[in-house]
Amino acid sequence: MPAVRLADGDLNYLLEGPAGKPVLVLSNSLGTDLHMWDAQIPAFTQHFQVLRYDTRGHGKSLVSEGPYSIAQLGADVLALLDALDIEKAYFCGLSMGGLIGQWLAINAPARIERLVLCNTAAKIGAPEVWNPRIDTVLSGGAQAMRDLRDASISRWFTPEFAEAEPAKVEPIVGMLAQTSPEGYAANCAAVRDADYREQLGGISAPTLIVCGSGDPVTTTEHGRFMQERIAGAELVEFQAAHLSNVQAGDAFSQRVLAFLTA
Ligand SMILES: O=C(O)CCC(=O)CC(=O)O
Repeated sequence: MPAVRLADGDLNYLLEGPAGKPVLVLSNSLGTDLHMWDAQIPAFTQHFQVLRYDTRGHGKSLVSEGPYSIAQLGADVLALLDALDIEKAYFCGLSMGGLIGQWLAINAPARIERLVLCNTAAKIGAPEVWNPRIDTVLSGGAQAMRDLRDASISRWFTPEFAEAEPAKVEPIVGMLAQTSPEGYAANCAAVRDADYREQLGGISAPTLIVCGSGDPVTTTEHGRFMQERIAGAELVEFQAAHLSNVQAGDAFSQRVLAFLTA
């Protein structure tokens, strides 16, 4: 797979779809990798050149020393765009990817054409959630990553979906098991420390907020909080838990495309 060389290692990416189309960047959630978007690629590449990448600490990208910050992960996206000579892109990120999207839209507005913030919030969780998780994976290593499985499934998918669709659920939880404990912990710290509640009003890119009615992590309330502060933002809710792009599948893809191509 191709990679761009950052100052401290390689960032893994995939660029798919017809050259010359506008570029859509896809940014993964915590504990997954660029393949979390597999279901969207056939639809998205009909309209966009899709640039998906493994966030630092995930997949085949570098695992540098943590803790990370969302600003650092946003700077990685800018470095990726610069390396590929992409001036401006559409951006869709889920959860942690949505925090990265908020940072980019606030700090590099000239680079973001339209923004899709999926299953995310201006602030996700509290230190009491993140610090024990960080300690557990750093002390327990790969086994601790495997032990996250059941709790993660219960946040990521509704029970009915997890029961009925193992072929869609297993590849995603497989990504979690493969994630570096150090990378995961470093990214947990980035999510823990991010707080854009006071800065959302600075987002000027047309924005779509995607929520899941069964998302216990980043709720529709969190989505409405963002919608009230981002001028003109649209909001859509799917019957899904945290990973709404996987659970809602084609309905997710079509709604996001309708917004991006409007
Ligand atoms: O999904 C993310 O990017 C962060 C939020 C979270 O807690 C994810 C999870 O349920 O493990």
